[in-house]
Amino acid sequence: MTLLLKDVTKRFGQHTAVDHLSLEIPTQEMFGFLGGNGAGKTTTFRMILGLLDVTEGEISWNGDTINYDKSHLIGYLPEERGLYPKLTVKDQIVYLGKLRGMKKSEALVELEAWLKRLKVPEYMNKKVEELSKGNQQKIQFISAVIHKPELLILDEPFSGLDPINVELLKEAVVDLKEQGTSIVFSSHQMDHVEELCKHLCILHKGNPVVQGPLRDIKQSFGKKNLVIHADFPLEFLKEYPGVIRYKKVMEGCELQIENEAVSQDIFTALPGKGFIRKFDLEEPSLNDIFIEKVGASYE
Ligand SMILES: Nc1ncnc2c1ncn2[C@@H]1O[C@H](COP(=O)(O)OP(=O)(O)OP(=O)(O)O)[C@@H](O)[C@H]1O
Repeated sequence: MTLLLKDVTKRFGQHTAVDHLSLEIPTQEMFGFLGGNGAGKTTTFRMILGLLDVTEGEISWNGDTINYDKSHLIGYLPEERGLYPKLTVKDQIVYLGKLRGMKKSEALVELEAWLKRLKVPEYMNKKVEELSKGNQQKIQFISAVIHKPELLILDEPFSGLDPINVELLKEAVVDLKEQGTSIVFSSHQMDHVEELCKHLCILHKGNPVVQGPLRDIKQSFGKKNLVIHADFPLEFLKEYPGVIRYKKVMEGCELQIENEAVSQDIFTALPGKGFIRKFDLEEPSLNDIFIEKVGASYE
């Protein structure tokens, strides 16, 4: 079951929001869809869901085009949460479940299990307007997964949640993936994507600027991070050949270096200066990669 986007373009009048985007989203995986504000993520999601027509290109799920008949196969957590404030959790989730082909009894069993799992069983008969924003989001998440979709699209699923609820939701999402759901999610929090996704795409002005397995993306970036903790001044490394960025931290410094070889040079330059507690070569973070690929053109 693959989600395939082939040369997809969306124009709003003169403005191109998504520009010849091709993606193959692997099955039963979690795929990270990243990009700055206005990059085109939500527009892409809406096209995948059939809520917006593509201007050019094709989108298919499992070899078939996606349309309203397939809505029971897809779950969507939109960026703008949209529950009915005056309805109870039970009434609206059961209603939404029925719209996607579930029996009332079936939807109720699922809802009960999800409320328990997300540690809010007492909300079954509460009106949505009585819940906090974060708890409303959990209910909205349940509305996206109640019918056990094959494909789940989550637009910023963790925004506005406290750390405990982020973990709860992450675990739920990982379990869904393990049960065979294909998941695409967007986030501005790179650490979440790093933790959850094997594959990702960074979109910039509607174009994919980085795409592929996270491990390959990190390796091909070339630059590395070097963390040094020492009891002597390290400021001389600011000007050291191959050092791109120097950041002072409490116990030493964190450097961005051009490549691995620079760490060898630095390693040979340190002995005799004092005690070194830590000398650690690290992969670049996704944050570093995002800032470099997208950040420069923000100014
Ligand atoms: N209905 C619309 N009419 C006109 N322009 C639109 C419409 N929807 C989106 N756009 C434009 O398309 C571009 C992409 O918007 P989109 O909402 O897809 O970005 P995004 O990546 O989801 O951003 P964010 O992270 O801020 O949510 C933006 O420039 C936006 O102004």
